[in-house]
Amino acid sequence: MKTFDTLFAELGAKVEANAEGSATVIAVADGVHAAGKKVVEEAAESWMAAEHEGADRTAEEISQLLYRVQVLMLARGLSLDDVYKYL
Ligand SMILES: N=c1c2ncn([C@@H]3O[C@H](COP(=O)(O)OP(=O)(O)OP(=O)(O)O)[C@@H](O)[C@H]3O)c2ncn1[C@@H]1O[C@H](COP(=O)(O)O)[C@@H](O)[C@H]1O
Repeated sequence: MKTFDTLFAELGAKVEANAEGSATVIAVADGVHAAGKKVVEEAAESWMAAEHEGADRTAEEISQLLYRVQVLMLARGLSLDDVYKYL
């Protein structure tokens, strides 16, 4: 099963290699503005799912939110340590 850290390593490697067929490579290339909008969109969907849908749908939306946060980090050039130092 993927974790936040292993997913970030996977996505970072794909971006570094400019991997063909990777949605992440395209999303990162789209830039910070587009990545940020997706974070807000998935955050709202996570909130709505938590209030109005089941636990599994909520977990699925939150997984997409975590993915979009990682895309934003990559688009902004941030590492896990850059973020974790504030936890
Ligand atoms: N976890 C994700 C992930 N979550 C979402 N997405 C992308 O987000 C798209 C859906 O975004 P939308 O905004 O269209 O979603 P939506 O319509 O709001 O969908 P709902 O929220 O309503 O369900 C999907 O088609 C994927 O391209 C993801 N793309 C990739 N990953 C992970 O990243 C890895 C690498 O992916 P690639 O870069 O594509 O190789 C994959 O193996 C996955 O583990």
